[in-house]
Amino acid sequence: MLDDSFEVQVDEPAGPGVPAAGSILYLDGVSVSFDGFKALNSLSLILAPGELRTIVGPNGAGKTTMMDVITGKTRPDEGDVLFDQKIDLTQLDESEIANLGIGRKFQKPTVFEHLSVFENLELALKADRGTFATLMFLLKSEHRDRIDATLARIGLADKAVQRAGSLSHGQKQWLEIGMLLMQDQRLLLLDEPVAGMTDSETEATAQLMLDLAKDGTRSLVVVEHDMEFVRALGAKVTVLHEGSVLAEGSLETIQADAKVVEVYLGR
Ligand SMILES: Nc1ncnc2c1ncn2[C@@H]1O[C@H](COP(=O)(O)OP(=O)(O)OP(=O)(O)O)[C@@H](O)[C@H]1O
Repeated sequence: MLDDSFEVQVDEPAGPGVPAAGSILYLDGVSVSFDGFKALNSLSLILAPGELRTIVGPNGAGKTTMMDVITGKTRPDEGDVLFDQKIDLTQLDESEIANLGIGRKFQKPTVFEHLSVFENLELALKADRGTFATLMFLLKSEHRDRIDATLARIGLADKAVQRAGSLSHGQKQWLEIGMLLMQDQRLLLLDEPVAGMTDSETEATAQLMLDLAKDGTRSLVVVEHDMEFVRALGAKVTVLHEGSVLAEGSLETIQADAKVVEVYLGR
């Protein structure tokens, strides 16, 4: 069954500097070269507000470089990168982009191992504020409620007082996603969230992604190699190859695409 996100209609790129109506993320003609090698080659991609999108592609296709461009880690040589239709991300640095509400999760979990699960989420909530506000921060009941709601959402309600370092790999990944949720991100970029997870953790992560997408308040971009997980998400899939979009559509559509089959079998 296809996800509701398929119903979202967003205009195609209308040309350089003309963002699609209603897009949360708009990439058009984005190129990045490393010593003459084009890691991204005129990449165009549009994401609707509230959309869940899966990105797949063989090693070296440009998935990480695309995330680096969106988060300001890498500057494109050319092309448009717009957030919320009008904010030019190529003019901002990484912290300014993070402050806009664009959160990124790398493949390996990075939680504060010596702190409890609850304290990790508390810290993420504080990190959203200025230094003075952080010093003055008191754990008000509304904050506690938010942390509790996030704990329930990421399936760690019964692990609140447990040291984060003692969690399983999958639970650490969920905690880190919870930390992003504490910061009210509008766009979440997740790099291979189920790598190294057990089958049941992978299934639970798919449910978590679908639950997060259901809100309609944030968009999610999930880079993933695990096709069972991609299938479970039921979202629109973008296939990257040699730095540009090779195909886009439902998993069934792209798996039936001769170009996609050739790229994967030719690896
Ligand atoms: N800093 C860099 N300097 C030189 N080449 C780079 C750099 N970063 C990426 N590349 C090259 O750009 C291409 C795209 O890399 P990228 O990491 O974006 O691909 P990917 O799709 O994320 O691959 P994977 O699935 O292996 O993570 C690769 O050929 C890579 O070697």
